[in-house]
Amino acid sequence: MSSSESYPSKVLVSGELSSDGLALLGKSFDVHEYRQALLEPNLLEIIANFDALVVRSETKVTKVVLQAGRNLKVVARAGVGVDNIDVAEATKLGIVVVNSPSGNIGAAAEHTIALMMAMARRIPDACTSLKNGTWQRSKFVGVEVKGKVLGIVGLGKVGLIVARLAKGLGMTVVAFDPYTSPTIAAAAGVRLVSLLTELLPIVDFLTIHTPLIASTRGMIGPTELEEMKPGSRILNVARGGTVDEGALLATLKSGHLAGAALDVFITEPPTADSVTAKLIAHPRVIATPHLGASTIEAEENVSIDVCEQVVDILVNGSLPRSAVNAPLILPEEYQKLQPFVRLVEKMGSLYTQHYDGRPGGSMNRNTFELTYQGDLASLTNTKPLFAAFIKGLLAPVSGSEGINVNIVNAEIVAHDRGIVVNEQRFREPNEDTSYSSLVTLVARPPSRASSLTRGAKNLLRSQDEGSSPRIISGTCSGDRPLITRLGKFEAQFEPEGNLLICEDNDLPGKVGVVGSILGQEGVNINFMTVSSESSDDETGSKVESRIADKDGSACYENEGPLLGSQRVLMILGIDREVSVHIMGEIARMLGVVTARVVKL
Ligand SMILES: NC(=O)c1ccc[n+]([C@@H]2O[C@H](COP(=O)([O-])OP(=O)(O)OC[C@H]3O[C@@H](n4cnc5c(N)ncnc54)[C@H](O)[C@@H]3O)[C@@H](O)[C@H]2O)c1
Ligand SMILES: O=C(O)[C@H](O)COP(=O)(O)O
Repeated sequence: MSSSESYPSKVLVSGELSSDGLALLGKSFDVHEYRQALLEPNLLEIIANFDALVVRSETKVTKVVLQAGRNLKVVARAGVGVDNIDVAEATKLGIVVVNSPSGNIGAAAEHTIALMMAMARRIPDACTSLKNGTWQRSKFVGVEVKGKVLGIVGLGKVGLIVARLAKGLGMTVVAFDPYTSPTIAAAAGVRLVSLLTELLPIVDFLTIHTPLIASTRGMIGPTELEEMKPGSRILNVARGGTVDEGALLATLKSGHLAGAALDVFITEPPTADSVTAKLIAHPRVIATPHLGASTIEAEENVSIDVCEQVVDILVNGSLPRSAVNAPLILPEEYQKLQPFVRLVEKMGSLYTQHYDGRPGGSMNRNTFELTYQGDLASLTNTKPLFAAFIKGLLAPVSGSEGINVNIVNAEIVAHDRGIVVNEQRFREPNEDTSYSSLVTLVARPPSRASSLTRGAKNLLRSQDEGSSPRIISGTCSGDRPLITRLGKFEAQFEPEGNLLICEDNDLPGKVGVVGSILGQEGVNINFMTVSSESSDDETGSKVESRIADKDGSACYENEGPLLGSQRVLMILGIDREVSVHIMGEIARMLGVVTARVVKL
């Protein structure tokens, strides 16, 4: 995910972001800041220029905006709720969505308590009355919260802080949250109920702290409001839409509820004459314009939190700590995985170029088996390896499609292209090698897929009609990826740069001849290895004459093997691509069976 371009990545900030985060961004990026949140048409005009988009809740990051963001790698939400972002579309496009899951939760909880107290003691009305020059004490008699029951719907991060603060005020706290742990609730002194309908008739104050998702939209509707205790009060500092605004207005008008305190609304800001506007105007409603997270401290927290993650992704190429649509991987684990991520990506790319040979080969119909052996098998999350494999596999053939494959969308990309990858782990090191970790890739054409049951070794040994398995093994020496097996050959080479891979009959003098052919075009040889056939090899593959594409993935095959000689794999690291003419000459050499150039 790291940016290899020499010019700075461009970051678009839509909405007010605290200066601390902006300063962080400014050190590495070209930052374009719009303090007034941009609307969709404005976003559509400019989004293609940006690598990252940082938003608060007002900016709607819709499907079309994401699709227009051809260079977007990350959308950062400086806050908790991501209901303003089409996360599913971002995932499909491989765009990481990050948020700040706890930067403003204290502020939101304090705001909830502030609204509850203000509603209980009628502070906004009393304040307005006094400012208007009246001194009315009996008109603003309130109620106490001490000894009252607070009902919390959604006992997550904010809900739990609200619970603790309310306990401190002497309230009894009861909560409904089907997904929370009873242990966590008990530790906070909260009684959990298993049905919302159990909670509604027993609480004096009801407060909502769930995200806005399909199951919570309209969760507090006319029926639920009627089930609430007469004279009770409701608060919403979570999201507009969890409470049915029309039904709430009717319940307040009927006198069933004594009051409502609201920070969030279905439409923000509300349009004139809308139900939202009427609700806000109701005399027993107190309201704030989505200020739950608006404290200096919370704004600093969320700003730094998400801007650091943007830097992590675009500059350091590391995984963000709070991605909404990518797996959570501990930094130590991610560090251990890094060299293998590079290795597996190279293995995927080598596979496509070496075996499929040309764009549109049979690659996208194959089933693959990726086996992690030794130390590597103890890592808990191998998703980065899976993603790297898909990325490498598709890279040589995806130029025109421009697929951006990463940990966010690798599964979707693989699924859409019919690629099946079975991952296996064996903690015991490979008995035939001294490598502490080994990755083995085995692939078979579709008809053979069903026979893939046990590990790579079993597959290697199995023999059946015509199609021998395609195998690549690799390991890491320190941070350096190393290929240790290619097909039937035990190898030892770094999968890096331009490689000329020649399978040939082991005849004397070949290396010198190849060197002088390459020399005619000024191609330098950086290194050379010769590998022999593995002892557990499958032999007898059909050899036919073929000349493929003109590009770097060219494959040249010669007429059949010379009887009596042993096959070897000669790998030359060369400093540039090789012309068709030179490849033809090499392929025509006596004893050469196949010659390919791959670019890794
Ligand atoms: N007003 C503001 O400025 C402001 C500030 C911060 C957070 N928020 C909002 O507050 C909400 C809560 O934030 P959080 O950080 O506590 O989130 P969280 O994910 O930690 O907690 C949400 C809780 O809701 C529960 N939940 C989900 N579906 C439920 C359902 N159908 N019924 C009951 N419980 C359900 C979950 O199990 C979870 O425990 C979010 O919507 C967030 O956007 C608003
Ligand atoms: O979900 C959140 O974090 C809050 O609703 C805050 O939203 P804001 O960034 O627009 O203040």
